[in-house]
Amino acid sequence: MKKRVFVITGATGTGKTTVSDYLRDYYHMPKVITHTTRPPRKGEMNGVDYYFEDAASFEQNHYLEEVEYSGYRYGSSHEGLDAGFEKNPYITIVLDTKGAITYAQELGDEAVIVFLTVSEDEALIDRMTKRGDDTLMLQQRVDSPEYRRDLTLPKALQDVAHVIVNDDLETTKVKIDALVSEIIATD
Ligand SMILES: Nc1ncnc2c1ncn2[C@@H]1O[C@H](COP(=O)(O)OP(=O)(O)OP(=O)(O)O)[C@@H](O)[C@H]1O
Ligand SMILES: Nc1nc2c(ncn2[C@@H]2O[C@H](COP(=O)(O)O)[C@@H](O)[C@H]2O)c(=O)[nH]1
Repeated sequence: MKKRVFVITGATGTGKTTVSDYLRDYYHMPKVITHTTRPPRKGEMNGVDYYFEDAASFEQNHYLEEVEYSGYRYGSSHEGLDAGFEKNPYITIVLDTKGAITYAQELGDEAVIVFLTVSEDEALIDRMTKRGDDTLMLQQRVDSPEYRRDLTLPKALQDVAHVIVNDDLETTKVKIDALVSEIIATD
């Protein structure tokens, strides 16, 4: 079976983590835990949601790619990918669009890029508020160039990304099921 990493990308609040968790829980795809200098949100756990780092410890890892997003650093390590592939040929990871472009360039069709979007951008603020995001952090994020950038499918991903409008989670799961079946059929 061919190795595949399902890269879930899109703007904050579009449901990337929710979809990645679905792939993990329903299809048993290990989820690659990435590293960040952002402080944990309420309920987030080190080693589960992220490896939470400080400026010095962030430097200790070997990254396939790393980015700055809304004032914090994020990176996905080679070790994290290798650990996932040791468990299963299909794994999943959540990245911003800059990271997704790097994965598409570095891994070719081993990376299955899924770009999530919504019909109305305002729904994203509502979702982040309901998720319990800190008000100041939310405002900082919405004002960031990365947030605005990730609302639109980047040109570099136009020919490779599977675009899913995640307005309704059940409909999204059906589309994800169809995509996984399509990939399995080709491997
Ligand atoms: N289709 C949907 N309809 C309504 N709420 C949704 C839908 N999909 C996900 N959510 C909810 O929206 C919130 C944001 O989802 P999630 O955390 O998965 O987004 P994300 O893209 O990973 O965000 P971030 O990039 O900020 O980590 C969560 O509370 C999640 O339960
Ligand atoms: N390119 C990368 N993007 C990453 C990585 N880990 C997470 N992310 C993305 O960053 C933003 C912000 O995440 P949040 O948890 O603070 O809301 C979001 O788009 C994530 O998908 C990574 O290692 N590389």
